Formats: sequence, C-alpha cells, structure tokens
Amino acid sequence: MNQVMSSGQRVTFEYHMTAYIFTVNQVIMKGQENSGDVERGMISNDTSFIFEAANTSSIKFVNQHEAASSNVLRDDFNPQSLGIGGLGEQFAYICRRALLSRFVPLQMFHKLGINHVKGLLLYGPPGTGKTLMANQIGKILNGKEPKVVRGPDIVSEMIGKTEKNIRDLFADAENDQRKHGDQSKHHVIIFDEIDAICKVKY
Ligand SMILES: Nc1ncnc2c1ncn2[C@@H]1O[C@H](COP(=O)(O)OP(=O)(O)OP(=O)(O)O)[C@@H](O)[C@H]1O
Repeated sequence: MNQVMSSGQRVTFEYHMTAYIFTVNQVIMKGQENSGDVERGMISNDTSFIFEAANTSSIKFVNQHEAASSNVLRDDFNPQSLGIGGLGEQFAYICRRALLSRFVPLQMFHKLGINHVKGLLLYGPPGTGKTLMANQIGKILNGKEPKVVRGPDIVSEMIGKTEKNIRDLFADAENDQRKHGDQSKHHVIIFDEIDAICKVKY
C-alpha cells in the first residue's frame, strides 16, 4: 500500500520459494483512462491489477476479467450530465440488457452460459435521440474512443469496397481480441443511418 510504481519498472519478488519478476506495463489513473500515458501511480485500496504472462512463460493467469470488468463504466460517469431527456426507460433497458453481463465475474459467466450482447439496434421516428443515445453510451464506457460512421459514408460504388470498409472498421477490435482476449478493451462502433447499407432486398 502507498507504494509508487512507474511505467517500465521491474519488480522482483519471491513466492513459495520461487523468484518472479514482473514489469509494470502501463499505469492508468481511474477516471482518466483516455488522457494518455501516466508515468507513475500510487497503489491504494482501490487499485486493480491486471497481469499478463509473457508469450514464452508457462504461467497462466485466470479470472483476470474480474479485475477488468469492474472498469466497464467510467468512474466520472454521471447520468444527469448525459443530456438525454425523457428516455430514462429506454436507457435503463439498454443498460440492463447490454451492459449487465459485463459485470458478471468470468467464472460465473462461463458456468451460467451467458453471452454478451454485442449489438444494439435503436429504431424510431427521426430526431428522437437515437444517435444522441448511442454516442452517450459509447462515451460512458471505459474503453476505446467510439468510432462513429454514417452508413452512406462507407458505401462505395466500387465492387467489394463497401465490404472492405466495414471489415476495416472491425479490424482494431479483432486485433485487440486476438492479443488480449478477455482483457481486451471495449470497442464501440456506432453506425448512424444504417438503413443506407442494410437495405431491404425485393
Ligand atoms: N431525448 C432527447 N434529449 C435531448 N436531445 C434530444 C433528444 N432527442 C433528440 N435530441 C436532439 O435532437 C437532435 C436530433 O437527435 P438525433 O440525431 O439523436 O435523432 P435520431 O433519432 O438519431 O434521428 P434520425 O433518425 O433522423 O437519425 C440532436 O441535436 C439531439 O441532441
């Protein structure tokens, strides 16, 4: 407790007669996740640790998701400041349906056979706050900056280009998932005016 740790610092310790070394990869201050790299931080009661084994190591970490899942929502999240009027019921439904599973500890998550909701389709009359709500949900999640794309902007007349544009949008998230698995940060992609790319075929 109260120990200061810096990015890049190597720490040796002994556990059950075996010596271990870990390197501090990244220091993140709660509530300032998007403000770039922090050089050092002090360990407090609220500090969470996420360990990753080196590729060459035979050590396997389990339940790392539990540490990460407590960080689903940004700490500075304040529902009143979202500026969404009159959609409390819809907002609560989205949080229950799409976000709740992210707080379930990994062990229980697998035992219960839960699947995360990965997509949401907001529909309704024009100008009623669908885009606003999607943007605000993206902002309160503690992850990567949401990517916002307008359907018409990714449609191309060149054969195969639209499909490539869509694949490219998901590339970062897929790479992160391959690299970090359950510890991957949340990626949010918001398609505005999705009807431009998902037309009904007759
Ligand atoms: N419930 C709401 N609370 C606060 N502002 C709102 C609300 N609904 C709409 N607005 C405001 O009205 C404007 C249009 O809203 P928005 O773009 O979110 O609507 P939309 O449902 O996505 O419309 P469209 O279907 O035409 O894309 C925005 O400036 C938005 O901030």
